[in-house]
Amino acid sequence: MATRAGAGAAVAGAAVVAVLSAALVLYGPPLDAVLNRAFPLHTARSVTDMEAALQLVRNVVPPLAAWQHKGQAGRIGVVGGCPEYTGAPYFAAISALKVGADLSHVFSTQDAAPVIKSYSPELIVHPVLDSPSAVQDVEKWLPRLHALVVGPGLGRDDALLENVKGILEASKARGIPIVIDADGLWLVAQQPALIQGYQKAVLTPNHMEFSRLAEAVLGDALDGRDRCRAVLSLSRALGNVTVVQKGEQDVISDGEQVLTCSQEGSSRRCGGQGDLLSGSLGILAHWALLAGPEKTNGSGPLLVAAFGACALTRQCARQAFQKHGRATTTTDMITELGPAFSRLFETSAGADGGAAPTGELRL
Ligand SMILES: NC(=O)C1=CN([C@@H]2O[C@H](COP(=O)(O)OP(=O)(O)OC[C@H]3O[C@@H](n4cnc5c(N)ncnc54)[C@H](OP(=O)(O)O)[C@@H]3O)[C@@H](O)[C@H]2O)[C@@H](O)CC1
Ligand SMILES: Nc1ncnc2c1ncn2[C@@H]1O[C@H](COP(=O)(O)OP(=O)(O)OP(=O)(O)O)[C@@H](O)[C@H]1O
Ligand SMILES: [Mg+2]
Repeated sequence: MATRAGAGAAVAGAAVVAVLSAALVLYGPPLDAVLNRAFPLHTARSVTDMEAALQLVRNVVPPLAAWQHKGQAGRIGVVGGCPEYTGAPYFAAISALKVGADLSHVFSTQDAAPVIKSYSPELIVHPVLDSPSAVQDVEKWLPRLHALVVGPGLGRDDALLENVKGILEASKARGIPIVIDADGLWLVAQQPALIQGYQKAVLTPNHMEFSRLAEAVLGDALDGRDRCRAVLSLSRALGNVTVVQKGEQDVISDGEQVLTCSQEGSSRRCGGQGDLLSGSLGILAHWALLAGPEKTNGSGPLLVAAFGACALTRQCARQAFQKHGRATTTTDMITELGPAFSRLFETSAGADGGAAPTGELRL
């Protein structure tokens, strides 16, 4: 597989990936067989594989065209923001805008709303999340939203989480793509049935959040296990919900394929980088689903969107760190979203200096 993909063109490599993946689904071999027999796990994949994955992301990015009206490039909603955490929903919502969404809404608690508004005039902020009519208040916006990002800065207040449960149910009923992060993952770990089998959901756990989810769903935190196996297992157990395990490398699976992203990032671990990722993924998920599987060469659109968000976040981290070093914060990374996006997805990779993106593509 590595040899064939490495020898072929980028798109041909992706096609091989898709075909093998389809075969695996058809015959439904056990997880170990998928990872060991077909794809030796510790074989580094070629840059061609990484480039193939980036090319699939490029394929789903809509062109900027004069005929488009406001809203067509995407309207995203972020559900989060409570008195303790106002930065996280801001980071997620502004990232969605800067990746290319036309409108970005935040549904937060009443107290948090004016604070979030004060960070940016570009966000539309609804102070509804702790209202008794929260579900209806958000539901009336759902027909106008293309994707939801649930969890950044949500907190763990029971009444708030109950409202979010209602919002998740209403969004699922409408078939809206949902990225679940941070405290949204806390809620899913309490009630995995909320998201079980909903294949338009993407979960973006960090190390701790992944352990909690695995414990809740599989009865085993899977700590110290091979990460590709662990992420594939969790995705399958959730009924092919896409899972992105963030870390030194990001591991992504939709239960059929496993991608790893090791795009160079930075060693700064300041808070908020995951929020940037989940907001970016909100808009990329919409674009990928809109583009459809023919544009992603048979790979799952959400798998491709997640790979794009991971590569983008890490590229932002790298560029920001080059300028600010140890002082780098998530705000500096957000400033890099435009240039990083251009570099990865709008120009040929590696054309403007710096190393070509590196990473691995695995099934
Ligand atoms: N500016 C803002 O408003 C921001 C707000 N945010 C918001 O905060 C809320 C809570 O989110 P969260 O991520 O802090 O919660 P949670 O999952 O309990 O993790 C905390 C615990 O996990 C551990 N830990 C974490 N990573 C680990 C690793 N790689 N490897 C090992 N351990 C690891 C770590 O353990 P420790 O190091 O303390 O022992 C820590 O105790 C949520 O709403 C989020 O959106 C953030 O988005 C940031 C910006
Ligand atoms: N050890 C690491 N080396 C390089 N990049 C990393 C490392 N750990 C995480 N990242 C990157 O940082 C980004 C955020 O991941 P992280 O695990 O910090 O999320 P998080 O804890 O949810 O962040 P947040 O503070 O927003 O809640 C991801 O793009 C991930 O690839
Ligand atoms: Mg987080």
